[in-house]
Amino acid sequence: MTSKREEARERGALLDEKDMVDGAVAADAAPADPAPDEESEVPTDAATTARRLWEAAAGQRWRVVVAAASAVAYVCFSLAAPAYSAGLVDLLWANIQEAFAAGTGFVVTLDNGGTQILTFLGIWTAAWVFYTVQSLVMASFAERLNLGLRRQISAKVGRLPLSYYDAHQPGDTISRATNDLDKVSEVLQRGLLQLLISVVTLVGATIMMARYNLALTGVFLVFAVASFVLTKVVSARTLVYASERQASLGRLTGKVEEAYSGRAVIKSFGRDDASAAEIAEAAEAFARTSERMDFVTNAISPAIRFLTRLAQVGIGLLAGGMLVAGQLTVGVFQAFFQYVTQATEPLTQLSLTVNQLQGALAAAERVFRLLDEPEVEPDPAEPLRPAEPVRGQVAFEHVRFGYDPARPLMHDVSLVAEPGQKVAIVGATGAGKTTLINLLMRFYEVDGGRITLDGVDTRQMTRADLRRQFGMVLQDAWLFEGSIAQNIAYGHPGATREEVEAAARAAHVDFFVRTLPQGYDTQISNDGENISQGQRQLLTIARAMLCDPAILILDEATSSVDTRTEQAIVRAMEAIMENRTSFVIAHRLSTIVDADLILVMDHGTIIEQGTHAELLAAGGTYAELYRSQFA
Ligand SMILES: Nc1ncnc2c1ncn2[C@@H]1O[C@H](COP(=O)(O)OP(=O)(O)OP(=O)(O)O)[C@@H](O)[C@H]1O
Repeated sequence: MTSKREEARERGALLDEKDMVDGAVAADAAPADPAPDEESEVPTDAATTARRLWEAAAGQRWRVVVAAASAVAYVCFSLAAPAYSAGLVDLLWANIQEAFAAGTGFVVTLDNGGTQILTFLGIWTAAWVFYTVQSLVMASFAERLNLGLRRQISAKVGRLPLSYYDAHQPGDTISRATNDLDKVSEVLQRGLLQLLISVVTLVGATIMMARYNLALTGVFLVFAVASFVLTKVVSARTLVYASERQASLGRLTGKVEEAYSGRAVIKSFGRDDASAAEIAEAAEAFARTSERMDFVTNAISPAIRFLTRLAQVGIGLLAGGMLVAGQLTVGVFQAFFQYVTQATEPLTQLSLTVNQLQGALAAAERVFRLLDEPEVEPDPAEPLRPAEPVRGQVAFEHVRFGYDPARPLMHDVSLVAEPGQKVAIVGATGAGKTTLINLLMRFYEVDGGRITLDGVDTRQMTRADLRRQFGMVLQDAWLFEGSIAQNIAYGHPGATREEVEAAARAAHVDFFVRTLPQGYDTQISNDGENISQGQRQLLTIARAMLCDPAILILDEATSSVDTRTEQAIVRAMEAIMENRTSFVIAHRLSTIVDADLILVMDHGTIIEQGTHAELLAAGGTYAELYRSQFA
C-alpha cells in the first residue's frame, strides 16, 4: 500500500505545502531499526515454547520417538564397535603371532578371525543404517511441523486487525514465516538429536573407558571438564555476538529497504550521498559484529581440539607405559583411543548445539508470539444481511473512534447518506477522510455508536457480506502480476471476456487497452510499473464497474495525470456513480458542487454538512475554502 506520505504528496489543492515537505523529510529520517529484543537469540520461556512446539507436533510425535530410538541405537552400535574391535585385534594379533611362530603365512579365513571381521563390519553398517533412519525421520518431522506452523501463520495474517500492520514492519512478519521457521526446522533436524547423540555418546564412551582402565579415564575426564568449561565460556560470548550480529543485519536490511523504496524522494532531496553513507555505516557495523562472531565460533574448535590432542598425548604416554608393562593389550589400547576420539567429538559440539537450540527456541517463541496476537472480532454466529437488492442507505450514528483508544479521534460523528446520493468528503490532510472510509468498510472497529447499511448495524453482518456491497477506487491503484483482463476481473473472477470489455468501455479504458500489442492479454509486471498512474486508476474503475456494487468509494483523481486522462477519469467516475450511493474523497472543490451531501471534516470530526449552496450560505469553513480556491 502506498504510504500516507506518498498519498499526501500526490494530492492537489487541499494539500498544505509545509506538511508535504515535513512528510518527506520525516520519511527520510524514519528509523528502520528493529526492536532489539525482536531478534533475541535466547528464549524468554524455553520450557513453555518447547511444550508448545510439542503440542504443535500433534500427529507427528511418533516420528520423534522413532528418530530418538534410532539415534540411541546408532550410539549403542557405535559404542559397541571399539569394544568389539578390542577382542578382534587381540584375536588377530594372537593368530598372526601363532602363524609366525609356526613359520606359516597368515591368511584370514572365516575360522581365524574372518567371521569376527564381518561381524565388526555388520556393527558399523547397523550404526550407519540407524543414523540414516533418524536423519530421514527427523527431516520429515521438522518439515511437517514447519508446514503446520506456516499454515497457521498464513491463516493468522488474515485474522490480524489492520492495527497490527500499522505497528509492525512487513519484514518482521515475513521473517516469522521464513527465517524463523527455517531456523526451527534446521535445528530440529540437526541439533535436537545431535544433542541426544552427544550426551549418550559422551556418557557411554566414558563408561566403556572406565571398564578398561580407571586411571586413564580419570586423565580423560580432567581434560573433558576443562574443554567443557572453555566451550561454555565461549558459547556464552557467541550468544551475545549472535544477537548483536542479528540486530546489525536488521539495521542494514532496513536501511537498504528504505533507500530502495524511498529512492525517488531521496534523489529529489539530493540525499543520495547521505543515504549511501548510512548504508555504508550499517554495513561496516555488520562486518564488525560478523567478524567478532566468526572469530569466536572459528577459534573455539581449534582450541578444543588442542586440548583433546593434549589429552590424547597424556593418555598415550600413560597407556604406552601400561602396554609395555603388560597391563594393557594392544586391542584394548586401540579401543581406548577410539573411545577417547568418540567422546571428545561431542565435547566440541555440546555447547554450540545448546546455543543453536536456544536460538531455535527463541525463533519459535517469536512465531508463537505472532500466533498469539489479538485477532479481529469474529463475525457473528448468526449474521444479518440487508434485504436484497441492497438500496445503499448508509448512516453513522454518534460514532466514536481512535486508532489508539487512549487518544480518541472521532468523538461524535453522525451522518446519513440516502440511496443513490453522492456524498463528498473534504478536509485538510489528516482531517479524517480516510478514517471515515476505514470505519465504513470495517477495516477498523468503532469504539462507540454504530454504522448501518440499509438500517442493519454493520457489526451484525459478516465482513465479507458487508464489503461485497462496496466498490473502492483508490489513488493507490493496486494491480497484480497477471493480464489486464485478470486485473479487471479481480473481484469477479468468473466474468466473461465480453463482461470485462463492457466494464472497460464503461470506464473509458477500452481504447487504451486496445492500443497495447496484446490488448487485454497484456501482462502487468511488478505492480503495474509498465502502466501509467492514470491508466491504472481507469483499470481499477473498470474493476469496480464489473462488480456492480451498491455503494462506491472513490478517491478522486490525482493531479499527477494529464488533462485528457483526468477528463477520462472524471467521466468514468461519473458513469460509475450513476444510481449508486457514492462517497467521494474530494481534493478539488470544483468537482463536488453537485454533490447531494458535502461533509467538511477537521480533526477527525464532521464540522459542517450540507449541500454546496447550503454550506456557502452558512459562511463557515467550506465557504472560506471555496472562496480561497476560486477567488
Ligand atoms: N493507521 C493509523 N494509525 C494511527 N493513526 C492514524 C492511522 N491512520 C491515520 N491516522 C491519524 O488519524 C488522523 C486522520 O487521518 P486520515 O488518514 O483519516 O486523514 P485524511 O483526511 O484521510 O488525510 P489525507 O488527506 O492526508 O489522506 C491523522 O491524524 C492521522 O495521523
